[in-house]
Amino acid sequence: PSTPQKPSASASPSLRPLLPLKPTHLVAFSHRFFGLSPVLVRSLVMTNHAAFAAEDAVTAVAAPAQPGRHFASFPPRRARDCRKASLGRMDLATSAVVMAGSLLDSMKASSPRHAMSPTGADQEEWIENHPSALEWFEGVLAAAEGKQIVMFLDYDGTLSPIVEDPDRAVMTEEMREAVRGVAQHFPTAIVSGRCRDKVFNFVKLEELYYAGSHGMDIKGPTKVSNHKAKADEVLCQPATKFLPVIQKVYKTLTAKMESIPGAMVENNKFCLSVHFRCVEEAEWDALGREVKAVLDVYEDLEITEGRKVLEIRPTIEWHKGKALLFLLECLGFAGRGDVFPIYIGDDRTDEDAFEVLRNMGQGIGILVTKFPKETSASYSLREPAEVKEFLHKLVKSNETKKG
Ligand SMILES: O=P(O)(O)OC[C@H]1O[C@H](O[C@H]2O[C@H](CO)[C@@H](O)[C@H](O)[C@H]2O)[C@H](O)[C@@H](O)[C@@H]1O
Repeated sequence: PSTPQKPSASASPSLRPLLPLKPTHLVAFSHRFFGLSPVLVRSLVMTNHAAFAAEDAVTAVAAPAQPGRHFASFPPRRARDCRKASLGRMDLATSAVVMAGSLLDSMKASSPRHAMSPTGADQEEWIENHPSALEWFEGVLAAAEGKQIVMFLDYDGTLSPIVEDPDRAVMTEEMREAVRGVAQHFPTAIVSGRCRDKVFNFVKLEELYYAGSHGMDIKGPTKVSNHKAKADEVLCQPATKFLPVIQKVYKTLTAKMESIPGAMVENNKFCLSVHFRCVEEAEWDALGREVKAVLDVYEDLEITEGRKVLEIRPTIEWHKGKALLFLLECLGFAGRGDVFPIYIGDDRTDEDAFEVLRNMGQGIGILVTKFPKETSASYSLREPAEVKEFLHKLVKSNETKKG
């Protein structure tokens, strides 16, 4: 499998002395001289996951793809009814689903005011387990060799820095160019908790797939130049029946939050975000209780948490990981061994996608974080600027390969 596996307890200590070597050297050396899979080498030097909480800080393209190179060979299939696949409750990494009675704890755990100051050794161990996708770039490339890369990008905290006002989370022109470039080489999708229209208005690239509302609203590219997808086609909306209730709860929550300074409810169409980034920590408990009290009477809705936000969404078995699988199927890659999905995200909701990739044993998940966090991703990047660099490198290496 191309996704790094957790090493056996006995494997890692014996290989630890090799670590002073640059990871890229070790991977390239083992690949070239011993024919070892780069991912296998990586997995051998890994140790167990470390669990941490992390600080959540606010921070103030190439030639067109050759026809038939990517999309044309794998034309998206017709929109299918994804509702059937979404029956039942959420599964996988939705440990973020808030359990009764522990809402404040969950809010604090996912949104700590201060870093838990991991020791140097903890930090080092975490990085061994989730090395930088930039530093290990050659290893990533080697694992993807001969396979079709499909790129999945989260928006907030991945393509744009985290800011206080969600409406101002704009993306830089340089980042847009990086995403445009990558989309010219590989099928690319934005997977966001935002409503699809809003995230499109931030990204403004018509050639991408967009999965808004945590994957509950998926649409194909609006500009179709190099593949057979029908332009502007909505591909999947598994939660349409919940729209009326979501909109009702939006109104109720908006009214309730007026009494809590700094609180804000964002309407993401098939889900809602209750933001508490600008709320005094002393008020978090009251906010959590209000939200929970409203949600208590709606069996069909549940609360999950993200970065200083409570997400309200339908209790269907659908999330960013399911959206990833759905898009792979649309692109004609379902069940194929020659596809290499790369998913980059920073949030707990992205864990569903990391988990799916880990279970598939194909592709890689990259967590964007400056601090150790519990995650199913196999690699890390520190911030959106590094995401941009990684995208540029991918484009450059593909251009070099094509000559
Ligand atoms: O899946 P994503 O694209 O990462 O969206 C997740 C949530 O992101 C946004 O909230 C986060 O970013 C805001 C702007 O930087 C920040 O103010 C907030 O505290 C973060 O939680 C977005 O506003 C939410 O609707 C998304 O669900």
